[in-house]
Amino acid sequence: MTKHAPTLTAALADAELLYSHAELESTIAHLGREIDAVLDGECAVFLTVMQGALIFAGQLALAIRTDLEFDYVHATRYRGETKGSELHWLREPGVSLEGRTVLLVDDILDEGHTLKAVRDDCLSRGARRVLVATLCTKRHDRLVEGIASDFNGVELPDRYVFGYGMDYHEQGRNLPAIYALK
Ligand SMILES: O=P(O)(O)OC[C@H]1O[C@H](OP(=O)(O)OP(=O)(O)O)[C@H](O)[C@@H]1O
Ligand code: HPA
Repeated sequence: MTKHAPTLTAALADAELLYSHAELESTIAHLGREIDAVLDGECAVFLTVMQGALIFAGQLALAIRTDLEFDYVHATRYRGETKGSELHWLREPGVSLEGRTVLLVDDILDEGHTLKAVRDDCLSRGARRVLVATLCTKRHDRLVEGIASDFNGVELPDRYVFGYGMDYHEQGRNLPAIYALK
């Protein structure tokens, strides 16, 4: 939790439940079937963007029947705040992406800076194609050009959200639902 951050209890008391655990589980199961159809038997590199994607990635991987090779990157631009800034790379991919299909997995497509940078990095490492899977996408007109999710679970209003991997000042990542600040 960042210094002087408001508490999770206070945030929850003034938050709206957007998607329940049950809704998200069934959404993720459906995403798994869509991804299987597109992979068509090809073993992709399942590249999780830590840390927010941790919970979604675990559930999504179990919903995909096609064999996968796991790897992860750690890139962050919010760093416990509710507004993003410059992207910091804390871990680059560990396996070779040359000629591979990469399934890039993240919790949220918000302004798109993070996924665009990670996707471009995968392509510069020789990935044959990069498919993007997100649990949620925020609706607003600030999305950077040239990035979109190929497999998205749910849509969000233009408000700060937390839970299901996403943090409120580094709190609340393990809440089993998605909440929005009012
Ligand atoms: O579309 P954008 O506006 O770039 O925002 C999306 C990114 O922001 C969050 O990461 P964050 O930087 O908060 O790091 P975290 O995953 O450790 O929470 C989230 O996990 C995405 O990776
Ligand atoms: O609304 C958000 N909540 C949590 N993490 C985020 N990263 C980008 N946008 C958000």
